[in-house]
Amino acid sequence: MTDKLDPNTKINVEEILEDLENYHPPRKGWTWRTVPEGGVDMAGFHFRNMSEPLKNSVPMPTAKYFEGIDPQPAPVITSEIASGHFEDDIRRMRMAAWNGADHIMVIRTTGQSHIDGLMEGTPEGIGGVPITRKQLRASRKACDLIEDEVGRPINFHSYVSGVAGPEVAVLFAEEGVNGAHQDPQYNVLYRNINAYRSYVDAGEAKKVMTGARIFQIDGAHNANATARQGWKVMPELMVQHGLNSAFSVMVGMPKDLIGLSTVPPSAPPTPKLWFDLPYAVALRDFFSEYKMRAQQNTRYIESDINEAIRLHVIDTMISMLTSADIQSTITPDEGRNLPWHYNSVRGVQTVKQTWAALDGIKELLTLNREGPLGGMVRDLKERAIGFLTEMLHAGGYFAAVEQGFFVDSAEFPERNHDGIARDGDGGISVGTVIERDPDYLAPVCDHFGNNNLPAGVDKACDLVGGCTLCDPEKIVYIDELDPEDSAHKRLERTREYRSGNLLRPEAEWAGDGVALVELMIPERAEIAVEAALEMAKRMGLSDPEVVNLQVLQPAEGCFVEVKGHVGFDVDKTELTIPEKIELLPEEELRQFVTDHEITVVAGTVGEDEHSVGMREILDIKHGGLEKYGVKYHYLGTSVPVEKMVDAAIESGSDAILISTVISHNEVHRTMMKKLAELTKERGIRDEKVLIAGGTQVSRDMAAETGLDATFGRGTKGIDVLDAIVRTMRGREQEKVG
Ligand SMILES: Cc1ncc(COP(=O)(O)O)c(/C=N\CC[C@H](N)C(=O)O)c1O
Repeated sequence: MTDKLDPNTKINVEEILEDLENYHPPRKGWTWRTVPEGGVDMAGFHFRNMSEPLKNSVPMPTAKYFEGIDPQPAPVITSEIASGHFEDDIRRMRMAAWNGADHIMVIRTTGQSHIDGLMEGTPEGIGGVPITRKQLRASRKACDLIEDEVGRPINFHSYVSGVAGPEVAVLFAEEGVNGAHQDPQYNVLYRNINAYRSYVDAGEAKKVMTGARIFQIDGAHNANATARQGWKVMPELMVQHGLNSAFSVMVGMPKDLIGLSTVPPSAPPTPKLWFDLPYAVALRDFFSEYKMRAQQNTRYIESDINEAIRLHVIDTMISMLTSADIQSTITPDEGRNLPWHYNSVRGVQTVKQTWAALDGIKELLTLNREGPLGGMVRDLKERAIGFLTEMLHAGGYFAAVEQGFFVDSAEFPERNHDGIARDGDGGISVGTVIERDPDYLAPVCDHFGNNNLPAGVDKACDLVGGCTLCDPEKIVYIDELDPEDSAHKRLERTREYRSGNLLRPEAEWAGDGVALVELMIPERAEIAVEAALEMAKRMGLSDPEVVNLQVLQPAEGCFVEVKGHVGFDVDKTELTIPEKIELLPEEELRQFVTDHEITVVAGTVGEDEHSVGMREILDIKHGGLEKYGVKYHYLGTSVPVEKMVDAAIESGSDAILISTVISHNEVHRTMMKKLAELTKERGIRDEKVLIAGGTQVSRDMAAETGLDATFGRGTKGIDVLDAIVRTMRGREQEKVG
């Protein structure tokens, strides 16, 4: 069994599933990031709201301009992951962790809240995965390997709400789950589970979670994801947070394990900040002793991924202007289909990029509580207190629930009387609460409520020689209930795509063949949809489905995204992979430059004014050729190719470097070919090294255009120097024979 992952090798899912009956988590409980007091310094930049960097990670694309740094925000970052196949999600967890997530939240399969007991095995899920002991062990075992690889603990998270809350809590405590949603209000309001049963269960569940130091997230966010006008329920949200937090403390849960799940309740085109900021401030004023789990808005995610990402940038900014102990991301495709691998990663990247951009914002900006903000904050607090007071007058919580106090679409004290009312004598599992006898005794630890332990007994389970919370060897492990509906069966079907030679595009599940095509159709929407579907079919995509349509102008056209499945496999053994260019050692390059006193002429050719790329290749401050002793004559931009050749002859330069960024009508190819032909005509082709670069240029264009080397995005000075030296050295060796 691999005890360490190799960053350049795919995780072996089959191996993860081996020997699970003997797997036990190396630790239990929630882990926060390590945030150095004096901030974090990277590549000469000082960060104020960052945690320790990772051992292995995928930096943002722009990191290449800043020595590849990948600063890690101070708060824990969540990635919600669940496709129905946890075995496929393990790879997505690794991708999310490499991009900065250390809180992996696994959505349950639809309806598990209503299953009054534990599920076993690894059946396929719908919209999430069935949470089972085997699934938890495999996932936590994978997280052990991934956290070791990235160099930061990973919190694995799922949900305790539902009619089997206590049983699930024990399961999570036994299996080392690190975080869980637990809020009886969720049962009552959204799953119509009997209110009294829900609170008794919640007491037990919270007690067990506390024993295993499982971090708790409440369910208040559901109100603003459910209410028709999410921003109207802000007073109620604070009451819901208060109810779950106070009840949790009453049960004995320490406040550092109690997380408020808060979502900025509005979205553009409303003036978002005027709702979300006062709410965020009021909430943190009221609940300063608890942890804030800030989440990005799920209520207003449509099918436009870019719109969702922009919304989430603002949500993240609100966290930075106030506070977040956990910053949970939402995949930007939540509004159109099950989250896809790369969209889970995009959610994490949004937080990472925003956090770096706005790092230290509270040292530069202060919230002006003297202005309208102060009044709005106070108003929200007053409304929340009014809501709570009215609840008391109505006869308390359970009476208020029966009267439909909650998720009413008006902003309290206004009422539309369209709240979710739940009958205390109704709902799932009604009448199942049984009062304990006065002499009740249960020999299990972390047990809520009246439990008559005999005097002198330290741990309840001492009476029976240990319990599963204290002694993992006592846990009964059930492997599969239905071997036909199991991860093993699914893995057999996808083995070729995971560890074989066949490749298909993938979005959600291994080998799913899902591809996304982006089209601009110059027609009105009704026509654009059908045209896009027809085009996708002709491209060979089966089951094409429009997942997003954006009208650019009602008559002129639409942007359309079509999802479909490819029906073919690519055999990677049949691909020609260009060999990786190993650069000559830097000292060898420097010595060659000195010995040959290398000089080049350089410029951007044609009608092209792009200068930045060439300057980066030349100038010392960007690690350009100058850094290695090369002298250059820079001719500027929009230089005729003839002038480049003349300059090379007059200056006796060794090389001609041209930049050609514009590629309309293949003009970059035209320029490159012209340079080769002109040097031949002037009889100097074999005396000069000819090199071209540009954003649409690639290495394999050299042969096609007759140049010695061609380079694309991300090229550095040393890459160009390596090509110059190799070419000149090659010619010398030819002369020697
Ligand atoms: C308090 C609580 N318990 C259970 C569940 C889920 O449990 P079932 O779906 O099995 O009912 C939820 C759901 N929302 C959490 C996802 C959200 N995107 C989040 O990040 O918080 C919940 O809020």
